[in-house]
Amino acid sequence: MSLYRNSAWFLKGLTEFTKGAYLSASKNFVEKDLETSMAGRSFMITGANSGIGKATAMAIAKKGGTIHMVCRNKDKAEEARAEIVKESGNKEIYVHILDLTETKKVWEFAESFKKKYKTLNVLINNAGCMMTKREVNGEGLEKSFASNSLAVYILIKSLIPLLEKSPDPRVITVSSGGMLVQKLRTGNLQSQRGRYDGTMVYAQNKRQQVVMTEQFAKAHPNIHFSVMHPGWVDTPTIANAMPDFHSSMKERLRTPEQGADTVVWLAVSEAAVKNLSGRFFQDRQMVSAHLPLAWTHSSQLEDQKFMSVMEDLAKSFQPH
Ligand SMILES: NC(=O)c1ccc[n+]([C@@H]2O[C@H](COP(=O)([O-])OP(=O)(O)OC[C@H]3O[C@@H](n4cnc5c(N)ncnc54)[C@H](O)[C@@H]3O)[C@@H](O)[C@H]2O)c1
Repeated sequence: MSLYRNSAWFLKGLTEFTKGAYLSASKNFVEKDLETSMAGRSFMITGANSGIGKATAMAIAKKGGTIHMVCRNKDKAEEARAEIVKESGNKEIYVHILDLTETKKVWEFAESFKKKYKTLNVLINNAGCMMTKREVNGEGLEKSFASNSLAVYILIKSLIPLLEKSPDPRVITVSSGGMLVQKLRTGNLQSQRGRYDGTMVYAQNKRQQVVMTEQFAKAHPNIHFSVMHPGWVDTPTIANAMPDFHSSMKERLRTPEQGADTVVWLAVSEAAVKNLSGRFFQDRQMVSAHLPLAWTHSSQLEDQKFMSVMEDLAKSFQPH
């Protein structure tokens, strides 16, 4: 089955995730969807100093939105901020330093943000990492899970009250088509057992983001939730974590701006929120979050169990 899933995924990728596929899909884009001012709206973007996150921040800054860049490295964040301010002419760009693998700090950051700022219209969970070997954070949590899954859960959970009192609130999570090869797991979330395969752990975390989005959408109908795949994009994450894939596919990879297009569309357009909340998107289209015949659907019971494990784990690190 896993061989089937992997081959079906790669074939799908060659036809749908490349630069050529983006150019072909973009022929059906409605250009005026993005012709909208974001002045007076605020956006939190994790990993906004590089790749898709930076391209998203730049596009929204050009539309006048206030941007909260949540980044791990201060120098890289300030450098990207300066570039965004210079190119967009927008000075409402703020840097917040946070390492998403540090679970308690994620809580502390979100709770203090909520106290300091009166509104947040859009949360964009973009930051992501793929580990080559199993590493744990200072709290004993496996780092891929801590940053790709638990941090996303905590940011959403903590910021819901702020989002709910802001007009037209949205949460967008940048997942990956890689999740198509994984069925949701409710146990071994931190890969304590078995051989550690960083690519599959990443894919599992990205599947978890899809399920979290569906479940948060059900529980919070006042917020529009979406999760998306940017396609195969030429960014440092891909170059560092998958060097062979990167060098063999280099010519066919999307630019960061092309990868960011659907994130921006989900964040700013009126058309995006006409779609149901909690769904998976690719190239401005709501698409299935499962490959045909891949047996990756989880039951309602499994989804609820996963959310309750996340809830308990998140709570155990919540500041009092
Ligand atoms: N590039 C692709 O082909 C591709 C495909 C599918 C999904 N994605 C997803 O797109 C998102 C953006 O990645 P990208 O391709 O632009 O790569 P990138 O390397 O350019 O950006 C990743 C960003 O995440 C940040 N980040 C990583 N770990 C962090 C941590 N612990 N704390 C704070 N920030 C952290 C990095 O500093 C960087 O700013 C990721 O979620 C990635 O999984 C990318």
